[in-house]
Amino acid sequence: MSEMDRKGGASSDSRDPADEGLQVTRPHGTRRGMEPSSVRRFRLTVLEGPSPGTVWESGADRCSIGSHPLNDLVLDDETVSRFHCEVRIGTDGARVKDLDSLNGVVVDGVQVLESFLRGGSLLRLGRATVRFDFSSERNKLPLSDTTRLGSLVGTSAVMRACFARMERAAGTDVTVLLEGETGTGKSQAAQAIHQSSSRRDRPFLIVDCGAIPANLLESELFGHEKGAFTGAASRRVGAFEEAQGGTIFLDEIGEIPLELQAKLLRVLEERQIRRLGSNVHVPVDVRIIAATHRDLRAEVNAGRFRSDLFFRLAVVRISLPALRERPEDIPVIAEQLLAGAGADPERLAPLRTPEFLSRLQQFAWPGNVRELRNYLERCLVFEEAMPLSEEDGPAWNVPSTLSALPYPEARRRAIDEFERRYLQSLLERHQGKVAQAAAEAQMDRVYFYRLMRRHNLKP
Ligand SMILES: Nc1ncnc2c1ncn2[C@@H]1O[C@H](COP(=O)(O)OP(=O)(O)OP(=O)(O)O)[C@@H](O)[C@H]1O
Repeated sequence: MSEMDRKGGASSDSRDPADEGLQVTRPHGTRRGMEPSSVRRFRLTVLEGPSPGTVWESGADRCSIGSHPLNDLVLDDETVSRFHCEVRIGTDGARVKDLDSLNGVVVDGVQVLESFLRGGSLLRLGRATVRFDFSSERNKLPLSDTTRLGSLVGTSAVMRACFARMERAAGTDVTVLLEGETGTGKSQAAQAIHQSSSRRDRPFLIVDCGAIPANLLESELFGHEKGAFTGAASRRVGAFEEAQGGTIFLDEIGEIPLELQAKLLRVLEERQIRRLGSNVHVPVDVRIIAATHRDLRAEVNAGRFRSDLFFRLAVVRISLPALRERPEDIPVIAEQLLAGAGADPERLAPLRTPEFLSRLQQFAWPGNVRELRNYLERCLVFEEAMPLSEEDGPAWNVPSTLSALPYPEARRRAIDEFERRYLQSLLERHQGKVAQAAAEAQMDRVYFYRLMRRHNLKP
């Protein structure tokens, strides 16, 4: 099993990265009890390739490397992708992640998608070689004092670091890019930022760019005049105008077609929109928050996302961590979900025992907090703690067919399986009534249909 197959934080695996020569910092209260609000500094030295001898010292917890000038460490070489990889240091050690680069990332002679790094590790990126070293100093990571922001709760250092960034973003009008796997709380984070901002009494408009057909998205965002296209029977104000003075939340921004990306970029630059079929520019005063479950830098490498739009959106980037990276948050999140379920205390009691909570912490939750919520709701319906492993079998216990695959492929398959089962059980519960099933899932109906098509499910 590679290092990356393991869950972060309170993994049940008893192996200790530090015992294997990895230099790590742990969250407060864990075995080695170090300060959670700081991470070790690290240094990258270019040994071969463009500008050999260049030394880059970390000022925070991550460094992006690539040939695009807006990377932290720029390697201007044709064999290096625009956003080649990212080095990140956390409470469980330092790791490098390939951002779908063309020539891949080779660490100490082994090609990797994601891998922990040791002091002295050599990274080969195309023709370039970079050495990774730990420094003796530490970088402080700003952590919020709060363990709750809007409807999000969390006591882990990673979550409190997110809260700190969200609080800072809320105090300004900057554009924010929220990243994270499905169900990690991106939509709730967007709402929390809006609610904590001076725009809280103005509209908060959500546009799910992944659920709206490409040909309708432009009109959804910018509006249209009567007769602008076949079917435009009357004038329509778009989301940007409707959100005037408030916030627009562009969910699944990675799904918007390239042609519309150019138009959105112009809106971000000029702060004015033009309805389809109109020549008039309307100024808009709107704060933009975007979210994606993709790594947009990999999308840029693949030519599917404009790099200039990425940089306009990512003025502040906030990555919501997967639930498996912060198992210490599970008891507080579960408590909040259970408290909101409105059930009798006797029915809740078995779901509040330390044994039950500890079992929840052992699972990987590929669907993250949304999946945890659904599981707890199922337990409440059946009035007992449902067996996690028997109920959910292969998706939970990572069968050897999955663990033998590279991580991205294994994750994609696990999520596919989760999505299929999730939709199936909802459809069964609602006797195939899609509108009802989508409403319970708090999912847009169009998106629900799209997922059904993807998984070949019939109502
Ligand atoms: N830290 C948290 N504390 C409490 N509840 C949470 C937390 N994170 C997520 N949730 C809950 O989990 C569910 C999913 O959250 P949300 O819809 O914001 O995720 P998302 O990342 O936007 O998902 P997707 O990418 O699929 O749209 C919601 O019910 C939300 O309230």
